[in-house]
Amino acid sequence: MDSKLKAAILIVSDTASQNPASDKTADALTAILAAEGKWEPPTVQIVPDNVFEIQRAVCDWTDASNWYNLILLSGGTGFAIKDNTPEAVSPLIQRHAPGLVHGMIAASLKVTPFAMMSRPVAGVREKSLIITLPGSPKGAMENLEAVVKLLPHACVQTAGANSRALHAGGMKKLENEAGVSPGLHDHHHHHHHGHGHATPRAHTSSDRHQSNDPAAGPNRRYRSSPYPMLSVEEALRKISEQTPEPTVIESPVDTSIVGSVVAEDVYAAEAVPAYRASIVDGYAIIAPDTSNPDKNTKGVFPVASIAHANVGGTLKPLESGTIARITTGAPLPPNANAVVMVEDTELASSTADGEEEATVEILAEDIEPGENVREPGSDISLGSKILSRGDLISPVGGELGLLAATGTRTIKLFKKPTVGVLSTGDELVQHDDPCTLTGGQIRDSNRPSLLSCLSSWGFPTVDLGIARDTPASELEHALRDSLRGVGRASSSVDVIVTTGGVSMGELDLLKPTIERSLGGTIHFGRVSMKPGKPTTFATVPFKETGAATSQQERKSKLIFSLPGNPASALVTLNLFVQPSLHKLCGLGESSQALAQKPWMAPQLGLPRVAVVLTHRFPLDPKRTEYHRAVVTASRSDGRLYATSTGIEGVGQRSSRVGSLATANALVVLRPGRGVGIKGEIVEALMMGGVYGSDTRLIC
Ligand SMILES: Nc1nc2c(c(=O)[nH]1)N[C@H]1C(S)=C(S)[C@@H](COP(=O)(O)OP(=O)(O)OC[C@H]3O[C@@H](n4cnc5c(N)ncnc54)[C@H](O)[C@@H]3O)O[C@H]1N2
Ligand code: MOO
Ligand SMILES: [Mg+2]
Repeated sequence: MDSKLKAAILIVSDTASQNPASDKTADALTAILAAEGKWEPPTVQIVPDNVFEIQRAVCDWTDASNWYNLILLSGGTGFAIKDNTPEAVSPLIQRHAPGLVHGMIAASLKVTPFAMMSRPVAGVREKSLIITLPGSPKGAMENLEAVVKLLPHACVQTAGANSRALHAGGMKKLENEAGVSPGLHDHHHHHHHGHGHATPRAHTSSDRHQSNDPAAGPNRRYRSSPYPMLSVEEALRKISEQTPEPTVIESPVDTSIVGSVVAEDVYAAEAVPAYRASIVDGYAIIAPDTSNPDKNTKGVFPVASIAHANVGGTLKPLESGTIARITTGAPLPPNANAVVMVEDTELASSTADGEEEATVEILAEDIEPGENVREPGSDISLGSKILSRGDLISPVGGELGLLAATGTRTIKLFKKPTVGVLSTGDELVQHDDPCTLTGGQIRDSNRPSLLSCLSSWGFPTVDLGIARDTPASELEHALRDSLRGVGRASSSVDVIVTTGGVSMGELDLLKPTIERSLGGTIHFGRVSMKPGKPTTFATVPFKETGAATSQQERKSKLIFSLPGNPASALVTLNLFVQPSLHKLCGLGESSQALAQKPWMAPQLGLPRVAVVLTHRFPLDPKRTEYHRAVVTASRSDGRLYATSTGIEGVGQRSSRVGSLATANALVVLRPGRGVGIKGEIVEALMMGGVYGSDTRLIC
């Protein structure tokens, strides 16, 4: 071996991740490797007992171009609930190395029976050998010492060296060094084949995952879905429970904040108007007090000054018996207390040059003090509450107007979640690829339609492209990269929406990938609805890189894995993803003011309305159907009418994305009630604005 081998050590410990100085194991393991003289000084990293973070570190060290020959993990291999290192590492291992595991346990057992309380795993991922060790320095050292002599050889083989050459040369030496009997090695082709019963179950009871093991053949896969069938309401409840609380950000006040929800009450930093302003174009006057017996304002007055809306500097005070010409919005000169509209005046005389007004006659006799004057702060008083937590900055412009008028430069808002959209499937072709489709190829219609729908709701989106089903690791890498904002993801996403691969086929890999490779939790994998039965919702633990490692800083990211069928994907995006995004962007945080006006409090998800069916709607007998329809408001009776986008033949088939073209509503048809008959009133969920009876969109 000319050059030295590269090793990395991952310390898995909540304590050490808070206080790196408390870790003694990394130094102990480094010393053992150093004594061998075959290793470069190892790279050391510390992570908490968190499946996703363990997996991220291991994948960084195995999958990148800068990979390590050996990855040692220490900690999290015991029986405590938080010990999940084997669970994190096992799914990443492509070829297991039970011999190393046996060797380590056997060696430790000579020292203590507690060796039985360790659950080590070892094996190969890509070109790296991964071994988990106990967390205590003593236990970790014992285990590593038991196998350390073998590791250079094992790593060289793992990295792809010609094994025969190695066996011929260095093997004897290694065996002697390791104290292993050469005889053992001679028998290494003598496999123990196990019992070989092909059980119909895909899983043993010790398997904590619900999903199929992708490594199990078709004969070992589930023949009926292991996921309980949830009602739509139960599914929505789980989504709401798992959706994290919204995050607060501070943002500059500009048009980009439209569609955001206010996170903190906003108070006016400036009064509007800031000065006494005229409401009309006319003449500022000194109107007599109403108690004054001679309060007639009629008469001819000299025009002493001119006040325009944009004048700077100080205005000359108005002297008694004079008036000042003034424009709408302009500040009144001091002493003036009312404005007469120009329409209520007449020119009495001009200046000598004939260019200007010299005197003006006021025709109105009853102008009162304060008339046509906006007092300072009378529109918005200084320090008054202009927006409340929970208010939506609407595209109508009122809220942005208040902020702008008061010179509010930044505002605390709830961050809008960024949504990544990933299509999955070997059959998919980019929609605008000029190629001619061959075999089972289809155009990827889900990505453009989902991205457009999400953008129309005002959420930032990231196009994550297409992940192939084969090799299976492509999906895993695509999801991992998307969560971290690297590779195909231009920025990190809060929510991932995938389509395809969630049903019962052998290439339906979403569920196993989320559970087994990302350490995620699937909260549901089937919903009693049509379309959208295999809709899957999961969370994966995640910590932003660079953030402190306390538990509170760790957030879940959400994965909605929607069915591949295009109509199913769009319907479930509307039904399940939208309410979660609404909660994430703060729409659930309705202000106290709104709570007192429940009709104004924003509801999460699609608005619900009652509609009259214009014809017979066929019904699925078992699952609630979300029938795509056009809802129109009648001018004559004020009611909403629903017409299907297609009831004949395949009209509502899940593969028919056209069932959503022109649709603005999902008519909810609950099972067990027979067909929907003409004239019946049912519930509909509005996806878009209602059409007027003259087919113009009216809201
Ligand atoms: N044995 C069973 N088979 C199926 C069941 C079941 O319960 N048992 N459920 C059916 C239902 S319901 C649906 S919905 C689909 C869901 O399928 P998957 O989510 O697994 O999706 P795929 O198998 O990948 O694809 C299904 C279909 O959709 C097309 N597709 C996929 N992605 C796209 C895309 N981006 N753009 C356009 N079309 C796409 C794909 O080519 C397939 O035709 O499973 C049923 N099977
Ligand atoms: O439930 Mo699937 O979405 O009908 O075709
Ligand atoms: Mg499928």
